[in-house]
Amino acid sequence: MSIVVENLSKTYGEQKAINGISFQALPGSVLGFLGPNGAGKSTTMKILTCFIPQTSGTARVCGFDVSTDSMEVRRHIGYLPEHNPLYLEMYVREALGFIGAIHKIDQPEKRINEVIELCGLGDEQNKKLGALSKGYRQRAGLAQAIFADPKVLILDEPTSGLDPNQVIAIRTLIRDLAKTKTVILSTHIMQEVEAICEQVIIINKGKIVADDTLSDLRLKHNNKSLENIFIELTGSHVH
Ligand SMILES: Nc1ncnc2c1ncn2[C@@H]1O[C@H](COP(=O)(O)OP(=O)(O)OP(=O)(O)O)[C@@H](O)[C@H]1O
Repeated sequence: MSIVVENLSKTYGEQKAINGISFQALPGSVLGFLGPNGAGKSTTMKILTCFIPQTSGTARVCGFDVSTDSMEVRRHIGYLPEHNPLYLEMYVREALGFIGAIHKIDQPEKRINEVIELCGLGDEQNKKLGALSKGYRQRAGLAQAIFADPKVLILDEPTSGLDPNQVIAIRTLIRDLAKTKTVILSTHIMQEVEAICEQVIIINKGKIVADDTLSDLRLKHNNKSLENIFIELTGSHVH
């Protein structure tokens, strides 16, 4: 099991961001991590990637505890945060070389060429990150996340800001990556979940309200659309 989360909670001051959540994730399929704004998705991802500590409970990535073994966790995980914090003054190739140096990658030039090809960055590879359009910045963030070939990939809204052609290309790439990796994908786009996720977790107000395969979730909800299931489980009716 690549990700094992048990009874995990995070409180910011008075605010309970996540409240005793437990789930597991395996390689071989994409796990969609859904929930309304403020549900606790980013908080969970930040704990899994060792950016912030939990208040209680445990989380393990590839057998390593996020609290006691954060170096190993970081070594096994690639993370594309929602607000993709790139070094805007660096060139695309230079930034990838930097990741290669951190991870002590053999033959970094070869790997740089591979991920540039994989992420469709060929025409942009000699530009500064700060000069890229939003969609290409997203691709550059994804290139950095997959650079060290991590076993676990955590992607927070990876297709936000991409044009429809790029969306299809990135979804195809994510699906391919998931064949050999554990991929957790946070998104608000239900069509995206239906296109690439086999497993779905829905979180609402810090608690998990669904954890199922997409097909079983539909069966349990009379074959309703994922959008309607989401609305039913999270009570996010707009009046
Ligand atoms: N640094 C912080 N300090 C205080 N409260 C925070 C902090 N970060 C998050 N929160 C609160 O924790 C709750 C969960 O936030 P989180 O960002 O995890 O939600 P999310 O599901 O990722 O939302 P979104 O879909 O809007 O990105 C929210 O109520 C949020 O206001």
